Amino acid sequence: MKDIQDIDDIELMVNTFYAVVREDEVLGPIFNNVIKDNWPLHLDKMIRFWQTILLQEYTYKGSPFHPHRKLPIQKQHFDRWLNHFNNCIDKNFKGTKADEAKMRAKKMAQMFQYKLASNSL
Ligand code: HEM
Repeated sequence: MKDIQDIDDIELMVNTFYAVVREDEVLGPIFNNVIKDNWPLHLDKMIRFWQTILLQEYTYKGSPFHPHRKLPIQKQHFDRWLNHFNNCIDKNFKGTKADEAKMRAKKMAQMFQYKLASNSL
């Protein structure tokens, strides 16, 4: 199994993950409620987000936390999100970038939960 190396790998990672998340009985409705039929736009944004983090190709500009501040999400949702994310990585990739992706996702999930709890923007 290979590591995450280029934009094709990022696309595979993001598309695989959100295909699972969209079908998840708990997380799916939360995403679909906001995104509705704008999935292509969301996927494109998430591909650029991970391209920026993992490949240092700076195609994402934005505020990652902002759209989450009013979502009905708590620890159990983030745990579920991370579980799917880690599974998708482990099924497709192995290596330092794959490890970094899992570590960064975990850190972001912790940061989002902290911000949600402290009610800050
Ligand atoms: C239960 C967990 C989560 C849920 C339900 C969730 C849901 C969402 C939703 C509904 C959007 C808005 C999409 C739109 O406006 O089109 C969004 C955007 C986004 N999410 Fe999440 N998310 C979760 C966790 C995470 C985590 C852990 C990360 C980071 C690794 C993340 C990164 C992002 C980014 C970067 C955006 C785009 C922000 C922008 O507009 O620039 N999300 N998410």
